[in-house]
Parts: sequence; C-alpha cells; structure tokens
Amino acid sequence: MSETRSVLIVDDEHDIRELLVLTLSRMGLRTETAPTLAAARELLASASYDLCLTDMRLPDGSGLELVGEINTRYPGMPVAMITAYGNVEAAVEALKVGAFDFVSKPVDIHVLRGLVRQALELGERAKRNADEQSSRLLGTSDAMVTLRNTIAKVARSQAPVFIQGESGTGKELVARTIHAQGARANGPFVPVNCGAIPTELMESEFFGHKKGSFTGAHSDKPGLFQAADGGTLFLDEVAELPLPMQVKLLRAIQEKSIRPVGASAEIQVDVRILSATHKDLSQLVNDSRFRHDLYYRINVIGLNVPALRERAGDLPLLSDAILRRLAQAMQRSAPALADDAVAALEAYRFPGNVRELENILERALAMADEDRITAADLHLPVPRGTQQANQPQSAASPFVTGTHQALPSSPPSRDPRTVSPYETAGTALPSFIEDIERAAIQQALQENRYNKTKTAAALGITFRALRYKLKKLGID
Ligand SMILES: Nc1ncnc2c1ncn2[C@@H]1O[C@H](COP(=O)(O)OP(=O)(O)OP(=O)(O)O)[C@@H](O)[C@H]1O
Repeated sequence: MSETRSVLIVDDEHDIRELLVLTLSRMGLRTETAPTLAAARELLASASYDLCLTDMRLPDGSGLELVGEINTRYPGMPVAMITAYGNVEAAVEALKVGAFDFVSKPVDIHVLRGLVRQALELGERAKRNADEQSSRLLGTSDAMVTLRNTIAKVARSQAPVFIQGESGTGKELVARTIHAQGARANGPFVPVNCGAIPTELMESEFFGHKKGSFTGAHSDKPGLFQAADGGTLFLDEVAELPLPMQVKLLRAIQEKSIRPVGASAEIQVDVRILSATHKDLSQLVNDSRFRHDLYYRINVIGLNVPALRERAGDLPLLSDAILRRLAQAMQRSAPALADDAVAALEAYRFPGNVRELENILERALAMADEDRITAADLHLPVPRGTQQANQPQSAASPFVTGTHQALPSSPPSRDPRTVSPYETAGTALPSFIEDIERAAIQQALQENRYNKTKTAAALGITFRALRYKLKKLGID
C-alpha cells in the first residue's frame, strides 16, 4: 500500500489511539489522531484523508454525527465505526447513517487490518467511478439520447467520423466516447488541435522526422500518427489545416502509411481518424478553402453535437454533475442551485456551451455561501443593451466589442479598463499591466466562445503564447 494514504483516527482513549496508530503505520499508512469531534472537524477541514476510523462515544458528541458529516461533506471518504463490545444496535445505527463498516472493542488487529484494506479499496473504486462519471456525456434531452445511440453504433465501426458543433458543446468528449466504446479502447487516443501547430512544424508533428532532417532535428522523433497507432487520432479544429497539409493528410489516410520527414521508407500505421470543427466545413469546401476529397474522406459518418441552448432541459442535470465534480475536487459538499439560479441559466444563451457553464459554475462555487448558489452568484453576462448605467464597463472601454459584458475577474479587482493612467500612481506597474492583460484575454475568450485558437488569433498572439499567458495570469 502506498504510504501517501492517510487515515484519521478519532477516539478519546489514548491507548486505543496508540494501538491504531501503530497498526496502521505498520501497514504503511500515515495517521492523524483527534480525541474529540471538534478536533476531528478541524483536521478534516485542513487536510484530506483516505479513511476515517471513529469511536462511537466522544466527549463532545457521537461518532454517528461525524459519519453523517463526512458523507455529505467529503463523499467518497469511507468511515468505519469503533463500537463497544456487543453493542449491535450501535453498529447497525452506524451502518444506517452511512458507515462503511464497524469494528468492536477490544479491537482485533486482524479484523482491523482487513477492514482498512477493504475501505481503502472502496475509496479507490469510488474515485475511479467519479472519474468515469465526470467523463460521461450527460443529458436526457431527445438530442442527447439520439447522439448517444448514434455514438454506440458508430463506435462499433472503423469508419472516420466527422463531428460538427459549436465551441464547447462536447465534440472532444464525443470523440473520446467513440474511442472508449470501440474496439480500439485499449489503444491510445491522441487528440491534436490542428490550429495550434505552427505551419512549418506540421509535417514533422504529424508524421515524425529523422535525425538531422532539418535544423533542430537532433534525434528521430515519431509523429502523431505513430503515437496513435492501434488507436484513434482526433483531429480537432480540422478546418484550420493549411491546404498543402490537407494533401499530405489525405494521402496518409488513404494509404494507411506515412513517411517521416527525412525518411526514405514509408511506415504502415493503423489509425482511426475522428475529426471535428465548429466551422461550416461544407461552406469552406465551397469556398475552396478545404479540399473536397479530404472532406469526403473524413466525413464518412457525420455527427452533430447540439448547442446547449437547444437542450436547456439538460441544464439542471449537467449543472448538478459539474457542481458535484468541482465540489469533490475541493473536498467540500456540493451546493444546490436556488430556483432563481436555475431560471437564470435556462434563460441564458450560452455562446460557449457546456465549457462556459463549467466556468460559470466554478466561479459561482468559489463565491457562493455554503450550500446554495443564487442567480446573483452566477454573474451571468448581461446582454449589452440591458446593462445599467452604473455598471463598471463603460462604453469607452477599448475591449467592449462583443454583445456581452466582460466576466468579472477572479479574485475581483479594480477594473483596469475604467482606470485612467493618471490614476495609477502608486500601483505597481507590472500588476497594473497584468490586470489589463487579464481583462483583455477574458473578454476575447468570451467573444470567441472560449475557443483558444480563435482567441489567440483575435488577440494577435500565437496559441502557445495564449496558453502561457492563461497559466501565468491564473485564468485557465
Ligand atoms: N454532454 C456533456 N456531459 C458532460 N460534460 C460535457 C458534455 N458536453 C461537454 N461537456 C464538458 O464540457 C467541456 C467542453 O467539452 P469539449 O472540450 O468536448 O468541447 P468541444 O466541443 O470539443 O470544444 P472546442 O470546440 O472548443 O474544442 C468539457 O469539460 C466536457 O467534459
């Protein structure tokens, strides 16, 4: 067992605490102890544990209270109860309120060890399930049910699938689901953002290169096709591929083989191609900006992922799942959405779709009081015409170009766009400039529906530069 796993022991008897610490330490586990409920609550709030063992009777209350609290606040953390010898009622009660198991005093070391092993395995499984849940394509609307049924069918085939949908609707998630449900599930899934690779590096990125084939090629490097061999290559933002690269890609798909830059021989590759874009690819074909033959080849099966506003009925379910996932990651209980928050979400158009919903809820979770998120906590962008005169975003702001108001930056700071340079005396210049950058990037992200490729282009910087800035400014 890994020694990074830790157990919280709650018991007022010093000798029992010592026995448990000794036994669990020998199993390679870290332990912390608390003699009271209050001390346990404090430890739980400041660290995360993989298991809690608690006595039933504590000086300031019952261990049952702790079981209940852990189940709501830290779902996924197993709790076991230590009960007095022969107290069957207490043991049953503990199981009813959600304890994983119980062990009675005097504690039998073998029984304890078995219980701990099972509890830790249970916790691992709960985490795995949570991960699987979080990657599931949720929704009960007709559109989502149809989409899931279609995915189940196309997953069985090896045909290329072209996924169309607005930004943030879940195109990559659809691609991952097709891969996971298909015969290649044990092979690699390699996503590539075609708009993010510099044109001059594209051939080498896709097909690899031989050492010395160009300046900087210090060693042989396999490309994305080789990385995806036996699995799936997901071409995201496929419309961004430059025309010369489209020719090479078509050849690779048709021949099922690639030639690394500088190599003399072709290499066979076995890759299923899935691709996606938020653009109207058939229009690009009509405009001669995308090759008809490649379009025909990658679009053997077409899937359309509906915009969130077209399936507003999925909002409560999606919001709930997103809040639970976020809260779990923050080791806190998931708050509920107040009625006015649900109504506000249902009335909003979500230009950035599910990704925007995730961003909105993440910020709301950080701002909301304990158990409820209200419409005010959501800070939904207000359509421009309906803004009030006293709102901070002035018409003179150089960044107001879209139809929506900028999202407030988090943590809230003085909006630099409304500050005259003459007022900045006394403000450290780097942080003032960072505030301006942050606001401009947030505005551009929103106007480009959280599509980073488009956002970078709109800001006149490279995709890599945008990614760096998002990280540096703590936006992502
Ligand atoms: N139906 C859904 N159920 C649960 N989560 C979803 C669903 N659709 C999208 N998401 C989540 O929304 C986020 C955006 O999804 P994804 O990246 O797949 O969108 P996309 O359409 O590929 O975006 P882009 O066009 O910007 O590349 C992800 O975190 C994804 O898990």
